[in-house]
Amino acid sequence: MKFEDCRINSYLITSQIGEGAYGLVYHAIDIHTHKEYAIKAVVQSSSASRDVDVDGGGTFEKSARLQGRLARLFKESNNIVRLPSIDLESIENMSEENFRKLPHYKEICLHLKVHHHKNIVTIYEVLQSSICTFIVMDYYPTDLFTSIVDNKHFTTNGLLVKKVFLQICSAINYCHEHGVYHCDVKPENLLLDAEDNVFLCDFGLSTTSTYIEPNVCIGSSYYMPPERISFDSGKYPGPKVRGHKLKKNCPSCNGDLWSLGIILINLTCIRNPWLKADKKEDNTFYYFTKDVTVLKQILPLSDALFLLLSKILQLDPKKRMSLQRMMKEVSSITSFTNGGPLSKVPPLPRSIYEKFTDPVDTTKKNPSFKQYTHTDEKPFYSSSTDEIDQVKEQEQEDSDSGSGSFGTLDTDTGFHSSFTNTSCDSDNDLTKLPNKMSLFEKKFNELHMNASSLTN
Ligand SMILES: Nc1ncnc2c1ncn2[C@@H]1O[C@H](COP(=O)(O)OP(=O)(O)OP(=O)(O)O)[C@@H](O)[C@H]1O
Repeated sequence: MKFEDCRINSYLITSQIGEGAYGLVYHAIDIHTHKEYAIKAVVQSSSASRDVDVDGGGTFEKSARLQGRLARLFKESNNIVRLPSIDLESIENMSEENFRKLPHYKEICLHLKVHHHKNIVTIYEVLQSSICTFIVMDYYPTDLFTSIVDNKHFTTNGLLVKKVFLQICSAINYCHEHGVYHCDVKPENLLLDAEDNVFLCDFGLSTTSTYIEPNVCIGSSYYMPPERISFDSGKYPGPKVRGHKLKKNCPSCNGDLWSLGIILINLTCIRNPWLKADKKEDNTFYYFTKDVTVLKQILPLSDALFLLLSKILQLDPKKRMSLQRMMKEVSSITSFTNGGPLSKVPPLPRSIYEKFTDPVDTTKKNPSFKQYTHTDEKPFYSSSTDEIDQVKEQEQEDSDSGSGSFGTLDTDTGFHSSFTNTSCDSDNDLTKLPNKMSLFEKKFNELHMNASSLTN
């Protein structure tokens, strides 16, 4: 359905760019500034909580219903809908009690708590209509899924893999520091600008609960940690094994760490290791739980990346490598794959590592957190080529001075040792959300690229 010449305040809708379980995303242009925006229309669910499928129906049906309602709204107002803008601070300060009445505001509230980070999509305005809420955000032309699978953008450039992965980690780390756990980290929810900077979006499944409910499937199956699917309660005996104690073994933040491990595989191997981290339903995952070296048989991993992944993809959520450690290890790794262009990658100099992981855009003259006035211009980003050139220059300087690359840069800060030592040679209430399958699944099934054939 097209909304030609339809406007919401000064935003002219040009096309639909996304469709999900709870909303539709449109591309729009501000008729005054000509700046591009993405506008997500989130369905207003009036009762209970967002996880309860109040209206029933599948994603397609819901989207069609929302589109129909929007079409009526535009028709009734001669194509120009004028809507009030909701004060962002008041949304950010909403309580659980508020969310019970307005569940769809939770996504916006949690997103607002962290959108100051340079790698998280900025929200500019929230507009309220009688049928849905519109979130006005920065627009980005592509997503990480398209970039990895369709454009094969990362197959030859290890530094780009590092840059993108570290930016994602930095965004997730910032969320965790602010008590927000994304719970749906996947390539479709990571957008890219023209300079290969990443932007995290879609906080629809995020939570502030420190522990997730085990054995509750939410998110995309490829990226879902095993404890979401079938947590081995036998390993955690005790009288309250099905209750509080079991839950306490599943920190929400560690679920995101698992998803990051799968994304690292996507970036380096253009594959997914399994369809679902479920021993009963997925043979590859079953074999992985028996013998972690299966990863090396099904994916072209270097020894270093295998070792790193085996520390991230720990079945026991509490044993997973910390995000900080993961970032440092990826920064210092010198090989992603056992052959091809990613078999040799330079370690990052500290300055570049800091640039990638800084929450603030340090390429600006006066770095500060992003500002959110309506007229803001797009921030300036240095191109990835600049960064890559800097790494090459640094490597040249290091070899000229006869020093080992990264470790020699900052011996006095302690940063040095943590980097070089880790170089690896060798009350979440979203319980009833549908188990959303990633686009990856569709695509990989089409291309017969998934690794499950190993076990057939
Ligand atoms: N700011 C943006 N710029 C460009 N495209 C966007 C933006 N936000 C979302 N999209 C596109 O719209 C799609 C759906 O958006 P989003 O994931 O926020 O909606 P959703 O209803 O929660 O989807 P899902 O149910 O798949 O998680 C994204 O995968 C992306 O392709």
